[in-house]
Amino acid sequence: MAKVAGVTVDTDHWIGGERVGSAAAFTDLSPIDERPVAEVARGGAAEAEAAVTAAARAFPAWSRTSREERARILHAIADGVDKRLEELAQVETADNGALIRSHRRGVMPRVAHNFRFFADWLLRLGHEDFETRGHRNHVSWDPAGVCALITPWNAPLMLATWKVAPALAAGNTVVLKPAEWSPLTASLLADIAAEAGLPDGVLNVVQGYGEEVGAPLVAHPDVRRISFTGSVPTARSIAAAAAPNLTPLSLELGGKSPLLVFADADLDLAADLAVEQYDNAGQVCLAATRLLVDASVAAEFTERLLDRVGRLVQGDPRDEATDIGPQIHRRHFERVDGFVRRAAAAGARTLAGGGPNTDLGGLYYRPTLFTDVPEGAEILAEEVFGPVLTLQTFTTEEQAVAMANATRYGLAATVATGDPERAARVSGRLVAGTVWVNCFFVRDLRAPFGGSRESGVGREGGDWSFDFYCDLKNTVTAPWEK
Ligand SMILES: NC(=O)c1ccc[n+]([C@@H]2O[C@H](COP(=O)([O-])OP(=O)(O)OC[C@H]3O[C@@H](n4cnc5c(N)ncnc54)[C@H](O)[C@@H]3O)[C@@H](O)[C@H]2O)c1
Ligand SMILES: O=C/C=C/C=C(\O)C(=O)O
Repeated sequence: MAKVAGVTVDTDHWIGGERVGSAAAFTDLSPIDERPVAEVARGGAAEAEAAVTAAARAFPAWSRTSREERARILHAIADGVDKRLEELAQVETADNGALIRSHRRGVMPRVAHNFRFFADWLLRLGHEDFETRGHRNHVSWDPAGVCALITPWNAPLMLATWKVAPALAAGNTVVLKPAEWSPLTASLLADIAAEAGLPDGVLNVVQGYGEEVGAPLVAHPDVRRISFTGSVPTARSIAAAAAPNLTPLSLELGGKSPLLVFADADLDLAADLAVEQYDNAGQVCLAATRLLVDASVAAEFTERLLDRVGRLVQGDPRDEATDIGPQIHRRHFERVDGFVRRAAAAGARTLAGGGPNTDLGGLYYRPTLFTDVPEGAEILAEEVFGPVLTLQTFTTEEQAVAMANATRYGLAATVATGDPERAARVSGRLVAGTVWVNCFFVRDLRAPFGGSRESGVGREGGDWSFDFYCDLKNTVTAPWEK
């Protein structure tokens, strides 16, 4: 048990409807001041085994529960999230250092929405039957079995429930493994789900390090789906672990997304979109970290962007006025700083930031903007996952598209232009799972979401979530004798 921001959080695993401890523990630190917030159960192979066993046992009954009953329970979970919204917001801010104001007004309402959306989508899920020479084809979405869901720390509960909700709606049982840098709200979710009447063993939460409890979980032969959000190197290990069992995978990975600013764009809007890329202190997979700007408007755009960057308030994420909080962890902070130092050493020119915010101490990193980056520099290719943007210029649309696509990633792209025809032409040629035109991070859960190239495998959202979390079946029935 831990008391975090005044909220009691159980720091054990949640397996088969019971709290289960481990002999070992790990210390969870708050990014706000790097002080311990909780000692958390440190699971391994035994806990992964116990959780998969509990989930496998709960599967037959849950998979046969009616759609209406599953939807009712998911709605009850959403209500529980709403009821505890402020507590969830406070605990998540203490745990991962993201802004309390985002948690209150964006993230936690979205957590509740994840449950409501997939509950309602389940009730509408269907397919028109079709006929083959008088034979009726009927497609059904059968529950697949035990799902292992592995999630990162940058938006812990939002990204966990984006998987948990459709997996449960589909009639599966779940073992959730949250990131070890932000383990707490997943535990609160287990409490909320139990209070909402979710049967024991349908949702299990195991805590611990990825290599210790995550690895045996994804290698388990009784796991029928793995959905992972995180980094590319971890995705490779998970895919390798899944291979012997041929476990179907969904992978939502990193990015190095572009923001293209054309000369015909509203430059104030473009600068607003650019400064948004520092949200969550840059720890956003979708962030458009490569600003690609038409050379003819680059000076004016840069001036407007720097004006906005200069007005960002960096500080304690518990303060409603703060725009940029800390990096998640000392190790991550050092990694971000390493990228910045090497970019400067390679000859990139620093237009803003360029180092830690030493006034605040700890893990606060200044919003950083580089320009004149030498071709081939690491900072143009690798995902930093911090408040670091680069600005490059182009002279033709052709060149802009080529630069945008010159990456191993393909998660998202943002286009700022005043010309609808250009918008259609350019977005058609971009390699990305999501393209935003004159907007950013407008999300509709009906839409497919995921990445191309190294940004991922598969898509989730709406029907695509159910296609992934179900075993689709086609039943062909011959005409009945009259
Ligand atoms: N595309 C998206 O939707 C999306 C969303 C958010 C974050 N991300 C990406 O996530 C990354 C940042 O998150 P992170 O640092 O937590 O990623 P990470 O890959 O280090 O860890 C993610 C999760 O995987 C677990 N894990 C680690 N090794 C494992 C193993 N061998 N087997 C099973 N599980 C293991 C970790 O414990 C954690 O829970 C960035 O690359 C970011 O772009 C992507
Ligand atoms: O940092 C990554 C944010 C990902 C967002 C989603 O997965 C979503 O909006 O569903």
